[in-house]
Amino acid sequence: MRLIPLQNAEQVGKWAARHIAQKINAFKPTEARPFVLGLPTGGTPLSTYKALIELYNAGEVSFKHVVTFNMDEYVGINPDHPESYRSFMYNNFFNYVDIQEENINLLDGLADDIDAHCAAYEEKIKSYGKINLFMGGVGIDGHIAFNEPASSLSSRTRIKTLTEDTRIANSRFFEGDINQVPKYALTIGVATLLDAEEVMILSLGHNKALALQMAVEGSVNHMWTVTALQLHRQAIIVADEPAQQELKVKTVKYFTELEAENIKGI
Ligand SMILES: N[C@@H]1[C@@H](O)[C@H](O)[C@@H](COP(=O)(O)O)O[C@@H]1O
Repeated sequence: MRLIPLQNAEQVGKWAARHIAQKINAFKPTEARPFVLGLPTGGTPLSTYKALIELYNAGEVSFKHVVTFNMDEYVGINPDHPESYRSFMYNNFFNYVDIQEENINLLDGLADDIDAHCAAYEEKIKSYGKINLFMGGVGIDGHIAFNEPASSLSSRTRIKTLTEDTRIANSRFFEGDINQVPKYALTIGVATLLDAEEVMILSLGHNKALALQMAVEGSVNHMWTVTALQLHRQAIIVADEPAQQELKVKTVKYFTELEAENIKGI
C-alpha cells in the first residue's frame, strides 16, 4: 500500500487528478481499447474532479476513450433528483469533459429487477476485462462505496441497507433531514473493487482519521471494509493532514519520506 500524505483537499485533488491523467495518458487509450475508470461521488472527490477538469481544459488529458463505472447509487430516488449520484456525476464532472455518453456506466436505483441489474453491471465490467483504476472515498465508519460494516469482503454489486451513521452523515445533502435520505443503495462489492488493477482511495478531514488509521495500521476485517485494501497489490491512499491525525507519527514520517519525490510541487 502507498499512502500519499498531503496537507489539504486542494493538494489531494491535484495529486489524484494528476495520477489519473498520467495513467490514462500512459495507457494510450483508443476506441477499441479504452481506459476503464471507476468513480465515486461525495464531498471528498470534488477537488479531484475540479482538478481533472482543469487538466482537460489545459489539453493535458482527454476522456474520449475512457469508460467509467460509478461505485454506487441510492435506491428509490429519481435519476434526475439533484442528490442522485447520476446528477452528481453530470453536474460535477461529465458535463465538463469530452467523455462520450455511451461510455458512462451508472447504477440505476430505480431498476425493476435489482438483482439482474447488479449482475449485468458486473458482466459489463467483465466485458472490458477489468477496471484499470478505481477511485473511491471512505465513510466515517470505514465503508468503501456503500459496503457498510459487516459487508462480505468477497461481495459483488448488490443492494445494501444503509446504516444510521451513513444516513446521518449524508443527511447534509438532504436538508439535514435523515428521513429524506434513502434507506437502501446499490453498490459495487468489495471484491469488485479489489478486482481493479489499481485502487486509489481519497480521505479528507478529521472525521475520516479513524477510518484511515484502520486502513493503514489496523487489521483486515469486515467491520471497516476499507481495510480490504491491504489485500490489494496496487492500493494508494491519498489523505489530507486532518485525516492523518490518528496515525502514528512514525507511520506518517515513513510514508512522507518514501513519497518525497512524488509529493514535491503539490
Ligand atoms: N457511498 C458514499 C461513499 O462512496 C463515499 O466515499 C463516502 C464518503 O462520502 P464523503 O466523501 O461525502 O465524505 O460516503 C458515501 O456514503
